[in-house]
Amino acid sequence: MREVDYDQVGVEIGHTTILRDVTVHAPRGSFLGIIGPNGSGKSTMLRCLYRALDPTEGRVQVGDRDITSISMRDNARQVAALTQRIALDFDFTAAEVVATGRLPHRSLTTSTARRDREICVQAMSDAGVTHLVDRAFTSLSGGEAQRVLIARAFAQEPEVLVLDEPTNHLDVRHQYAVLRAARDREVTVVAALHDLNIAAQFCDRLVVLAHGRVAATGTPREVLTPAAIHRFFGIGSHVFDHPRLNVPQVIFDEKEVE
Ligand SMILES: Nc1ncnc2c1ncn2[C@@H]1O[C@H](COP(=O)(O)OP(=O)(O)OP(=O)(O)O)[C@@H](O)[C@H]1O
Repeated sequence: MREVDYDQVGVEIGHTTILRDVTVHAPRGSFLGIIGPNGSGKSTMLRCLYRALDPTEGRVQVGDRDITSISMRDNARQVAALTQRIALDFDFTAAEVVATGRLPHRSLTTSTARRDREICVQAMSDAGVTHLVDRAFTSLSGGEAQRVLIARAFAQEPEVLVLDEPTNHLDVRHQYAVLRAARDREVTVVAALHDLNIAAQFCDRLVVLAHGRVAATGTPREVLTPAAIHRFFGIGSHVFDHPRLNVPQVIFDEKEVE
């Protein structure tokens, strides 16, 4: 696992500035949550890490290397992404989709097929999709498909796992199971999350994006205050301690305005 650094990252698309001066550090092995309202730049920030997009300003580093200085394939060996937009038109089975996670590691000279298979079996087990192996990917429910894609990201054995709204489509048990599986891996996680209570339970640190800029950073306890939640999300709230875990939990209240 490697650390991730955004250093004064800016993204301009057309004549629109989407991200500006984003400087963020995720220590190796940490779980960094990116939160913020719709359109604040979360996905764009993540796209710069899995190289769907290169910044127009600044740079993104994994370990001590600017990721634009290495090949896409080398970056795919170190960064796996679960993204919002995935087009799989071919009728792959779930197992075949997971196996595509091994492609960046395929060497032309040495056969690692057996090891690849073992890694995929473990990844499917970790994501709780072993029972879906032979199913056509296109026949899966939204939540099943999401978990298969998480297994594919696990199979990639990355140093850095990028999760863009990973709990989309998942029922509450699977939301927790998938994020726990991500946290328990030897990996640095950078995740865009809408659910503030999930963010508080799983993230070591949070970054709040607003209008493409870093508006706040800190531990969940530092960031998730009623005042901040109102400022960034425009809704009142009450923040309590989780009865067992030492983390804040939020109850929203439209009438409660700071
Ligand atoms: N290719 C593009 N061309 C023009 N505008 C774009 C492009 N990609 C993103 N944007 C705009 O940039 C802003 C940030 O988008 P982004 O998807 O990063 O936000 P987000 O915080 O992930 O939003 P959400 O919570 O709704 O998923 C939005 O206003 C979006 O419309």
